[in-house]
Order: sequence, then structure tokens, then C-alpha cells
Amino acid sequence: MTPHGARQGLDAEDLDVEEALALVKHGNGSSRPAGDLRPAQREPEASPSARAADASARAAEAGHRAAAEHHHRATAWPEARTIAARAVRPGIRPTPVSVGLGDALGLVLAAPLTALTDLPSFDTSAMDGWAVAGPGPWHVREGGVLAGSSAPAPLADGEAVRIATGARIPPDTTAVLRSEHGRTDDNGRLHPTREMQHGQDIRPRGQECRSGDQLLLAGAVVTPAVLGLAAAAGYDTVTAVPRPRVEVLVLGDELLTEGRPHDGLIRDALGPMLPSWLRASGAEVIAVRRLRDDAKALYKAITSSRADLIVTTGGTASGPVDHVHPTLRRIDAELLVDGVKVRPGHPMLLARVKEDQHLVGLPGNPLAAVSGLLTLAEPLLRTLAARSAPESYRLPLRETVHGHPHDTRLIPVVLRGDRAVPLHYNGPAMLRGIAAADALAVVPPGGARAGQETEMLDLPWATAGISACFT
Ligand SMILES: Nc1nc2c(c(=O)[nH]1)N[C@H]1C(S)=C(S)[C@@H](COP(=O)(O)OP(=O)(O)OC[C@H]3O[C@@H](n4cnc5c(N)ncnc54)[C@H](O)[C@@H]3O)O[C@H]1N2
Ligand code: MOO
Repeated sequence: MTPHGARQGLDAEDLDVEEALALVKHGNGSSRPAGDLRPAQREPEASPSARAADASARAAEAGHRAAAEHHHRATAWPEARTIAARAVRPGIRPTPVSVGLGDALGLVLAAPLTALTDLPSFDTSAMDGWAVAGPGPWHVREGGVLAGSSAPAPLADGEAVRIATGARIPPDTTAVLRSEHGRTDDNGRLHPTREMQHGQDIRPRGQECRSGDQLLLAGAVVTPAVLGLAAAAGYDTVTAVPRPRVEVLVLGDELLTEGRPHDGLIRDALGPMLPSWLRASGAEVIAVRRLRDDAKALYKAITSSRADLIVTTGGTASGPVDHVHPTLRRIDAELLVDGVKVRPGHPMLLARVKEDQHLVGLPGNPLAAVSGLLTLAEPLLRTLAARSAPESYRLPLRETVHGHPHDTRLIPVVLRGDRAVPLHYNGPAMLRGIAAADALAVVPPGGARAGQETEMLDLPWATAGISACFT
């Protein structure tokens, strides 16, 4: 949909007009844009064809100026992330909700987790064996105490009773003798086969916590272990920050939802990719809608959305059917980020549609869309979901990565030992590199040498494990 023709002859995916001006040298040493159609020396009396060429040259120049101006408006990559993280005003963060344990995985606790009971809630046997009172040998009482059985009768001095791990300790028990450490003589009396300590193998009530103790602070992420702790401490539900609601609008007449590409049509790669990626970033995806390249349809979809965040794909550039900017102007949205100095993905944008609704416009090129997701959508969702930012970390690159002169580059890498190995197939329209990647290397303007410590952006599934992060 977006004509790339004007940029042919350059490394069109990496350079823009400004860089072309800087880098394309002509014979006389002056620098000129690649798309510059002006003849080197114009005749004073121009022919009709020369006039046509002149008009087209002026149009091309205006286009170049617009692109250059746009690039000046573009936000530096680190700043764009900060703006996205702070875009949601504090007063309008989602109200905490009570969530059943079965639905709470991945949410952030909105209130501290305070023990509703002592843990353990009664003196408990830590082993299978006998509860004994006083020093042995012991007379073994009939029957036994199993986990879950009600209050057992007290033991008399010199008495023992069979007990299972997790069962309640009878009153006046002094220790638990493990089954492998006891021997019964011919008279049925129980002897210890090794020395015992007072209180051995008894877990006293409240050993882990007392009722009312704070087990976790508000802000903790509900992991599988937190679900277990909450259940053990008596919770059926937890108070948590709800997942931000996201609606995905996939734009493009050229997109197929099944089969192989044909007749200039291509498969929609973003419709299948974004929902699970957004879920991994803490969102609830309430809808994925595919829209034609139609300004009215986009206007209607945006103005009728109930989502906290609308994510659009495609249509961010300035082609004839790129409707995102005009639609945002029409609805008077506030553009917080309009282009980012990052490759791929520089036409990405962030807008405040309403006080409590934002829109991230992802470029249509698939890796450029990933870049927009990590640069703008992920920090904004993190704030809405009250998740804290992951510790940033750096690793040395195994190979040199050429930089863009002014922009940050995001390059898929695999992590091997203590090094990051840059992957090929990292062009804006390619997913082959990212599909094999563990992380994205943040290559600063100018590039990074082999061995240079470079910031890494983890991919959610690379560290968390696929099922933990997508549920
Ligand atoms: N004159 C200029 N043209 C372009 C510029 C520029 O600066 N000046 N920037 C280029 C860059 S960089 C990008 S990225 C794209 C962004 O374009 P849009 O956001 O408007 O996206 P589209 O034009 O709709 O699509 C671009 C490309 O991606 C394909 N696409 C779109 N959606 C999907 C999808 N869901 N799954 C797979 N592929 C998709 C689409 O067919 C195009 O090939 O603009 C450049 N142009
Ligand atoms: O193809 Mo564009 O920057 O690469 O996003």
C-alpha cells in the first residue's frame, strides 16, 4: 500500500531522505537525495516534458521535506518508551477487582497478601511414623492418626501412636519417631534405633506465619507459586489489578486470513501474532478486527471501541490509503509520540484518544510492528497492569552490528552463554529472525562493535516459559 518506489536505489529500508542527503554523493561532491529528479543544469527554456519533470521534481521535494520534518518530530527511542510508560494519567488507572485464584495468574496484587490463618494451622507431623510421649520404649496405642482426621486424644507418658505426615499431633506428644527409626520388640513395645531430639519432626503451628502476617506486598505478580501460597493461607480470591482491555484493528485490503499468498495478496501475519503477544504483556484482548483500508470503517471502529488501548496495524505512513493519521486528526486525538527514531518501526505512534483510552499505531511491516509493540504498547500496558519494569541488562554482542546514523536499531538475537548472537533476516518485513530469537539487542545510533555490552529486551516467552506467560 505504501509506495516504496521513491526510495529505490538506496538501502530503502534503512535510510530516509535525511540520510540520503548525507550519504548519497554525486560526482561533483555535493549530496543530493536519491529521489531528486532535477536535471543537473536546467535549460532556461524548458520543454513540456522538462516542465512535467520539474513539477514532479517539486512534488518529490515536497515529499522529502515532509519526510524530513516528520523525522525531526520523531522521538528518540528511550524517550518514546518513557512517554509510553507515563502516558496513562495516575487518576485513571483501572480499579482493583476481586479475582478467583483460577483467573489470577499473571495479575498484580492490588493489596498485600495477609495470612488469613496460622501456617501450619495446627501442630503437624512432618513424617510418617509414631507420635511419642517421653523417652522410649513406648507402648503403642491401637489405631492411628491420619492427615485430615479430627483432634486426636492426648498421649500418656510412655505412649505412642501411629501417625501420618500432615496429621495433627496429639496433645502432650514430645516428638515424632520416623517409621524407619523405630523397632517393635516381641512384647509389642516400640524402641528408637537412634537418638531423638525433643520436638523432632513436629512442625509447630505458626512456624511459617501467624494469622495477619504480611506474606507479599501489593505489586507482587501472581505467579503459580503465589497462587499456591494464597490458597494455603486461606484465600479463594485475591484483590488484583485487572488486565487492561485491548482491541486490535488489523488494517489492509491486501491481507488473507488463510491459504497461500496469491495475486499480490499476502497472509496477515499480525492478526495471529499480536493477541498472544499482548496477553503475554498483561493484556486481555477483547477483540481482533480486520478492517478494509477505509477511513470511515477505521473512524467507526475507533470511536465505538470500549478498550483501554486500541492497537492498529498498518496505515501509519503517508500512502494513499494510510488512514491512521487523518482519523486521529478527525477525532481530535492528542499525539503523544508521532514517529520514533528506531529501525525498524519508525512510523509508529501513540495517541491519547480519550482521557482513559490510548491508541498505539503499529507500522504494517511485521518486524516494525514488533518494534512498536515493545517500544510503545508494552510500557503502556505495564503501567495499566501496575507491573514493574524488568531489570534492564546488557550482554556483549558476538558480532559487530552496523548502526543507523541517527536511530536506534532493534536486532533479534539468540543468547548463547554470556553473548548475544545477532540473527540475520532482521529486515522490517521479516519475521524469520525474531521467530528464532531470545531477545532484541538495542543497538545505539552508530552501531555496536563485537564484544560491546548492549542492552537486551527479553521476549516474554524466552524467560517465562510459554504456558506461564500466555495464560
Ligand atoms: N514514503 C515513505 N514510505 C514509507 C516510509 C517512509 O518513511 N516514507 N516508511 C516505510 C516504513 S519504515 C514502514 S514500516 C511502512 C509503514 O507503513 P504502514 O504502517 O502505513 O503500513 P502499510 O503500508 O499498511 O504496510 C506496510 C507493509 O506491511 C505489510 N503489512 C501490513 N499489514 C500486514 C499484516 N497484518 N501482516 C503482514 N504484512 C502486513 C503491507 O502489505 C506492506 O508491505 O511504510 C514504509 N513506507
Ligand atoms: O519498515 Mo519500517 O521502519 O522499518 O518500520
